[in-house]
Amino acid sequence: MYRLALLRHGQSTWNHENRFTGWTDVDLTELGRQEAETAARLFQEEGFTFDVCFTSVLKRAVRTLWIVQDALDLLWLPVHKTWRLNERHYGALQGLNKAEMTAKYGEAQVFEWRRSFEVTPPALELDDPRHPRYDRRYGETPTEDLPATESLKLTIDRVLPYWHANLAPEIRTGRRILVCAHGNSLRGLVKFLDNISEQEISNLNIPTGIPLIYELDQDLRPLRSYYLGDQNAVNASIQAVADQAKTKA
Ligand SMILES: O=C(O)[C@@H](CO)OP(=O)(O)O
Repeated sequence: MYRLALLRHGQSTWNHENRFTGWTDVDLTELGRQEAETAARLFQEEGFTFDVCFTSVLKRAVRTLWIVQDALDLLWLPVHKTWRLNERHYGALQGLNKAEMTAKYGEAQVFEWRRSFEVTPPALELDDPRHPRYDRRYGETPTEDLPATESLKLTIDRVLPYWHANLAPEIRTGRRILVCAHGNSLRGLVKFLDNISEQEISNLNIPTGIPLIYELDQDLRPLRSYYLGDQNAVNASIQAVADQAKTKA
């Protein structure tokens, strides 16, 4: 049996401000840092340790990983960073407030942008300074691979090649891996691992800063998965993500 640990970054400044974030490189809030500390404590209490780590190239995930590594005295571990684990690119919605968008366009439209499988939000223009082709960290990536918007489907299309080429082979060596990533890149991975339908995945939300553990068989099929920590707190945190687009009553 293999164990795989997944961790969504702690609360970011734009989670706190309730803005669509995507590839915008915002940092953790103080609460986000505390969530990462708590995640590390849960790993420790449950006897988890790691041999290799993976993360995106966005600082909210990188810093969450640092905090966990530091707390576990594992700063020496190899870390692989890849844009393929980045958050889903939210196109021209990036920076906009989710509740304000609901007030303006209605719940159904915002739900479709956030949680439908195939719908892509309006794209960034190619000459928009926020387009990833202007960002040096993506300089090695062919421009045609860099998104200006993504649906969950398109996110999965760039996460899964990384799973097959990098994550799965590493797990098969028996090394214990920690993947620190984002709400939607992890939803994509969970959809694949648990074979969740395109309809059902729209009801699945991943909370910030809570370790999600997969036990996998020899063929990397899930035997079971569970969040560490208090399950009421986990459920409340999942509900809070689902409710982000609600307009204030
Ligand atoms: O804004 C985003 O990038 C993501 C994660 O915070 O949001 P959502 O949960 O709406 O997909």
